[in-house]
Amino acid sequence: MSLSALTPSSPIILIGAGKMGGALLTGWLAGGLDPKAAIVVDPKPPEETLALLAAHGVRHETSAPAGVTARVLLLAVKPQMMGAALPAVRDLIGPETVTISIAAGTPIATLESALGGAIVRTMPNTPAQVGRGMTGAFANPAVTTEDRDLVGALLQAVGEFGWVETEGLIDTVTAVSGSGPAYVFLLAETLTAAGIEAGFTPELAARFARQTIVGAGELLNQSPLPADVLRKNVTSPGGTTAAALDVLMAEDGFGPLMVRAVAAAKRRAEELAG
Ligand SMILES: NC(=O)C1=CN([C@@H]2O[C@H](COP(=O)(O)OP(=O)(O)OC[C@H]3O[C@@H](n4cnc5c(N)ncnc54)[C@H](OP(=O)(O)O)[C@@H]3O)[C@@H](O)[C@H]2O)C=CC1
Ligand SMILES: O=C(O)[C@@H]1CCC=N1
Repeated sequence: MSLSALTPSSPIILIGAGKMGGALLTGWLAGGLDPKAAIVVDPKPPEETLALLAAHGVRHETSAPAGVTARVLLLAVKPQMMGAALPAVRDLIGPETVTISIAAGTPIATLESALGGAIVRTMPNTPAQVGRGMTGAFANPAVTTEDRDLVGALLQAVGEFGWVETEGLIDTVTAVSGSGPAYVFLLAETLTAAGIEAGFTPELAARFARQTIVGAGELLNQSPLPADVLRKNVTSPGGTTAAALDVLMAEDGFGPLMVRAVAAAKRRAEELAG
């Protein structure tokens, strides 16, 4: 199954085209989705999304259109907006529709009771915008093998993708890879600030921090070696890296902090479920 299974008469309808909905749509259009096979429903998308829709000629509606049934209905509104959004999209669902939710914390049971049918709960991340996303997904029993293939094709078009065995693991996906890009961007911000503190101009600090993270990420991506070995390869005994890692890997350092951060994100995902 490929994105060509989505056609103007069997479209994907995107509910909410903000940061994440827009990122996914960008990835799908770059991955070959027929722009006429997509409909975007959002009362007031951000400027970037409006520009994307205009550039590709994607149909935009401010509320759910009448007389259309989705092959894929993708819910990309904030979890807090889900209750208001669900009744308005019920008529977009037909016997062939598979609904995908990307909302943090919204349980499948909530979606089942509002919409019924085949439902997949997923958690993507913003690097999907550049085809380098990481998405986890969990399906309810009504999802067919064909639906799974189509959902897989959509999510693989924007990066890597894997099914998880239990719905609870979606909260773990959320805490690790859904929110994870923010942890990496924070690393870029803090390394930049530390570079300024250590004598760089702001421009040089931002450039050296950014390219260090991009380069290290690409090395991690391309190398067969695991992260800890790559780290040790940077670390000369008694050298500069060892001096820095003594600080970062102290008992109350980066490791325990990351464990606490991921646990806090997971707890928040569970709270959002109500
Ligand atoms: N941002 C991220 O990194 C990730 C986000 N997610 C999930 O994606 C979802 C969206 O997040 P994000 O993209 O950041 O949020 P945004 O606020 O950027 O986007 C949501 C969009 O939906 C619009 N909207 C609100 N209500 C409706 C409605 N009833 N029908 C149609 N559109 C509506 C909003 O309009 P308005 O602004 O006017 O309310 C906004 O344009 C969330 O559930 C989040 O948990 C998942 C993975 C990663
Ligand atoms: O912060 C959030 O709630 C969403 C879910 C994962 C990334 N952003």
